[in-house]
Amino acid sequence: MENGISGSTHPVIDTHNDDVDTRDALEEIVYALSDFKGLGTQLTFSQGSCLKVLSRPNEHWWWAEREDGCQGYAPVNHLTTLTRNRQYGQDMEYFDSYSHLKIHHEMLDDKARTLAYQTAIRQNAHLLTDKVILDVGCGTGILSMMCARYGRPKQVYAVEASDIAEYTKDVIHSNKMSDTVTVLHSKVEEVQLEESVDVIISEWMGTILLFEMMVESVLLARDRLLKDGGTLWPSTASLFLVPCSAQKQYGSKMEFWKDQYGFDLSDLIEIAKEEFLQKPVHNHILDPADCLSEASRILNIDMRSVRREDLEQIDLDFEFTVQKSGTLHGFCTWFQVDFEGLDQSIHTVYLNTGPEHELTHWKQNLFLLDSPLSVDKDDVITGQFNLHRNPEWRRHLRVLLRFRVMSSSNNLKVPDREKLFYVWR
Ligand SMILES: N=C(N)NCC[C@H]1O[C@@H](n2cnc3c(N)ncnc32)[C@H](O)[C@@H]1O
Repeated sequence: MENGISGSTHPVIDTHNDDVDTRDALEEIVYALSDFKGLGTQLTFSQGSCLKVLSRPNEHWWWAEREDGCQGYAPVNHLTTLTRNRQYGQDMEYFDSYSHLKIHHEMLDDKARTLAYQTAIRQNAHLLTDKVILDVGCGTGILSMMCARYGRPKQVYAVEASDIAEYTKDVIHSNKMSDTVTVLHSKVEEVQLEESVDVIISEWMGTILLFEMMVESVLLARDRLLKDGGTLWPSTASLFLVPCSAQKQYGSKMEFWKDQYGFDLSDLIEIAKEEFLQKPVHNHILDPADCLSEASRILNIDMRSVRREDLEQIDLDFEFTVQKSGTLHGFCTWFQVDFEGLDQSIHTVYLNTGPEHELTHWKQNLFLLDSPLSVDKDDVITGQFNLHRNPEWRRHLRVLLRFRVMSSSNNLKVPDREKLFYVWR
């Protein structure tokens, strides 16, 4: 575990060949997606800073100039042409989606989710005495109220950027918790607290764990507001992957066109692939019997040490040994988050959204292949599951799935397949 992230990620920044130089006439203003500490001829800059691109020697490094005139090589995967205004506009659209009750009803109604947080809070309640707690994205305030009810914290800051916060203030008041819980209607990035906090609690997980990229806001809060040695709940987050059959889902979207009321509409299958298979099925309920192998934990994020820039591009390897012959229609993902105890004596609480656990509102995510293929017991499926943050739509991800199938006697059965998925842009 090098920097809080493990899976088989590749170094983000490779060495740069200085003598390659294709000067571009076009100078362009770009913005830094995250901090970067440059070495040698590399440029150091902070998140949000504005850089002028002077030339583009290669696809990984551009020669750029900071606003103070300093020049150097900047890593392209840290840059975006997305203007601050457009970032603001995307945020407003995002927070507006949380100002309605429907999504909060769904989250509260998810017993496995909400009780996992309650269990973590209750098991550690005696150690929350006099602590200062920050709830990032408190929504209706449920986690903040649990902290105040079961622990005896000095103060809970319940931060919520959407307009639901105005109603949450009433909820806190009606539950007689205003002396402990303070609702701050603000993005956590902009909140100023008179004190640093002992515990950050947040329910930030999205589809494929990372969609919405709210985790970035939690990490910013960690870096700015959490005391050294403070606690993050969840403490770690993992992503699981498994090759699977999905005959019903694939059939309903693809084979469907072969015979409709006695007519052959299979000419439409190609556009059906474009329309139905470019994005994962986000609400799939995976039958464990459809798994063709043991699932693999392909990503583990340690929330204490992971850096925001580590989450821009996460390249993960996988290898599966097929346990039963069948049709490989695609791959499924789900996640697990862990709540470590505030001291060694307290058991870790787990919330796992996988097919062997109580169903949650996240369900599982099914990445369907355009053309399913047969696999046999003991075949080996190896490949990469690359999660890349969309540089323009900052809460969205792209998943590049690559794999090949080798027979048990190490012969190449299926050469490299590659498919790009959008979550959701
Ligand atoms: N996938 C999830 N769990 N989403 C929950 C997101 C909740 O946190 C709120 N939220 C997300 N990001 C932020 C932020 N940076 N600052 C404050 N609240 C936030 C959002 O309005 C919603 O109520």
